[in-house]
Amino acid sequence: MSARIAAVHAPRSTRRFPEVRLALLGTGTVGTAVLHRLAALQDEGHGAVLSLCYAGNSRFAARSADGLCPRTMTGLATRPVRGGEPPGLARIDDALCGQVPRIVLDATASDAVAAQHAGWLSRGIHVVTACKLGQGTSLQRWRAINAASQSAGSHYGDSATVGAGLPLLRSIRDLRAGGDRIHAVAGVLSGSLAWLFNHYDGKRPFSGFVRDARDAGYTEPDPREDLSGEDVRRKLLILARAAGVELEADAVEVGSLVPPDLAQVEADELDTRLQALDRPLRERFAEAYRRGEKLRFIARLQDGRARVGLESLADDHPLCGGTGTDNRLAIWSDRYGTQPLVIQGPGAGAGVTAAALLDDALRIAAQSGAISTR
Ligand SMILES: NC(=O)C1=CN([C@@H]2O[C@H](COP(=O)(O)OP(=O)(O)OC[C@H]3O[C@@H](n4cnc5c(N)ncnc54)[C@H](OP(=O)(O)O)[C@@H]3O)[C@@H](O)[C@H]2O)C=CC1
Ligand SMILES: N[C@@H](CC=O)C(=O)O
Repeated sequence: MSARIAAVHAPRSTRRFPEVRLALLGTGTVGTAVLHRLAALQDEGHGAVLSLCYAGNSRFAARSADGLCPRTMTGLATRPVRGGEPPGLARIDDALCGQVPRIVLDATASDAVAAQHAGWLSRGIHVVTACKLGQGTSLQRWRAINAASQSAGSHYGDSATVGAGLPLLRSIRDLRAGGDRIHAVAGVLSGSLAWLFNHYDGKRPFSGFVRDARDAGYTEPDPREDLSGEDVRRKLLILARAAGVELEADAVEVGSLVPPDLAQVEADELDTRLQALDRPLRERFAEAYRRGEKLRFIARLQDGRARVGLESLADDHPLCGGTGTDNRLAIWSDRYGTQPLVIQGPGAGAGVTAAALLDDALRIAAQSGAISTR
């Protein structure tokens, strides 16, 4: 083995067989946290079965059939690594070769990557994703993912897509598996918007809080995805479809917080134009404050009707609870007909999201028999 290649390899002592081969796409906020957590899991033996065979972003990549060192791969965020190669989605299948369980871990916000999910699944490669563009956009793509997964017997790990790993999708699926119908869901599904409305005091400019939420890693790469309600729309579509309500993407009514002028601005100009948010939000806040109410960005699904938007709720309203980035979802079903099941907890942030992704990967490893569940 050459010294050039050895620099990116995982230490041999951390690798065990049978292995599960991983390809990580995205080395941004979430992807970097995945690499740190994977390294820690490998160190403590718990994740030793997970062998990182490909890591890449839109500029740089590296691969090794023997396993890459996750800590070294964090360097890809800023530069190529020794022994690296140009990125390429077409290379993923090659990088994951072999008769072992194979997983693509999508930590991008890329539509081009999401468009590959069904193809990987159909070729027997499991997909674990934080990106909502697979299941949360067109119904056709959602159906293709489900069909591919069923026909090839491959798994689609989506815990990170809604609630950043909170057991929201899992609870809905478990209720349905137990014979319940889902009657309605309502709640806060955006960690960044939860954080913003938990901190905004109507005095300091709203735009300053948006910068803070972005810098803390809670927003989408472009915070307008959150502020426009698009991110929440995708999450509600994913939940609704899991609940058996197969909505088309345009069936969700969306109340955007982004003024039309700000929606048109190029991404590199956004920061200097964010103050366009300040006056409208100050007015909405003052109106709610006068009534003794709080602003919350709420997603609702009932009787096949779905909507997301800012609501002014009484201080003691059940959906007002929570702090920080907390998501809070109420689920009504046959058994929870009057009092809903309520699930609450942190719904954004690199740490919880990376943990959710690797939990899904380890679950797939266990289902594939690569690790013992005892
Ligand atoms: N932040 C959070 O709390 C949560 C985020 N998520 C989701 O996680 C995903 C990632 O978010 P975040 O880490 O904040 O985003 P970042 O913008 O920080 O990182 C995105 C990464 O994706 C890479 N990328 C883009 N296109 C491609 C491509 N075609 N092939 C390979 N890599 C590509 C980027 O490459 P480059 O560096 O070259 O630009 C970058 O490394 C998003 O889908 C988001 O919705 C989900 C739950 C919570
Ligand atoms: N931008 C998202 C991150 C998690 O999905 C949010 O704010 O909830």
